[in-house]
Amino acid sequence: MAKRIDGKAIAAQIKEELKEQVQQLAKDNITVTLAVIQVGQDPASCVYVRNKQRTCEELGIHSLSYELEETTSEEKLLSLIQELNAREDVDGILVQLPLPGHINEKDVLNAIDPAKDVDGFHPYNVGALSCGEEGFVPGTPAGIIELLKRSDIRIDGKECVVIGRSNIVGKPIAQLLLAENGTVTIAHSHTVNLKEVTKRADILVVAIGKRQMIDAEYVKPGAAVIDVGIHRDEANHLCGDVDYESVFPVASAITPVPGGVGPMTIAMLMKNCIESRRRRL
Ligand SMILES: Nc1nc(=O)c2c([nH]1)NC[C@@H]1CN(c3ccc(C(=O)N[C@@H](CCC(=O)O)C(=O)O)cc3)C=[N+]21
Repeated sequence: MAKRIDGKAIAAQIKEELKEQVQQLAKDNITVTLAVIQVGQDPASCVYVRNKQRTCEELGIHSLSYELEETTSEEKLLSLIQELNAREDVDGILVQLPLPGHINEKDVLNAIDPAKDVDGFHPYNVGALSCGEEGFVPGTPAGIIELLKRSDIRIDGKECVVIGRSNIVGKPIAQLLLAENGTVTIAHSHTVNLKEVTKRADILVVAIGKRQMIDAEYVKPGAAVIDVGIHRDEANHLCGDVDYESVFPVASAITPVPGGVGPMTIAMLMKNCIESRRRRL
């Protein structure tokens, strides 16, 4: 039987720690500010953005919210980013993804000052991660490492298999596991005999974007399984890329959806905002 990794509780603990840090900075009249830009009204994005703003409030981080119309030009968005780059009081700039089709995502992410790129999506920060330089690590992969550490799951020397190769999760989590001395394999949609590969894993990170695809047949008994997916099932309930009921009896530890990786993503984003302020003091 697996241990259920309570991401919500671990995130709450981290947020308590961060709240204290914000209060400590406030004693020296130092404030932390996150600017969140949303283009359009994608319902999922609205939920996430509200969640981020609520967490900022909880921790005493100032949040600036820019809700731009769906039809906003790329030029307009870029000029807002330039303005926020130049503002001394802004520590973090987050452009909620996905962006509408007429806007080039890459150009937008490249325009954010890497020192304020608390999402860690700018090529500078991507490079910094791969060569161990100081930068910003994206919230989801950073949150996964924190979950493993705080659950006493050792990474050093372990067989780690990541399913998914996105810039946001798959590639950066592979880098982080490698930095922790894991033996890392990245599997993806072209992988032949996926089950054979995933069955090797002591730590299996699932970020494929397919609802409940990974069942017990993909999992070695005793593995730790981290589910990064977020979907809705037939009953409109949130669920992940992992079939939780099927995997729970064979794994040694497993993250639920909701209440697993998701809350950690936001906690680590907040951590990056505070870190940004500190570095720029
Ligand atoms: N620039 C940018 N940065 C992001 O970090 C970013 C983004 N764009 N676009 C969308 C994805 C998705 N994402 C999530 C954050 C929190 C939860 C989360 O808190 N999930 C809760 C449930 C929330 C709910 O009720 O829907 C949970 O799993 O327990 C999920 C997903 C951040 N993203």
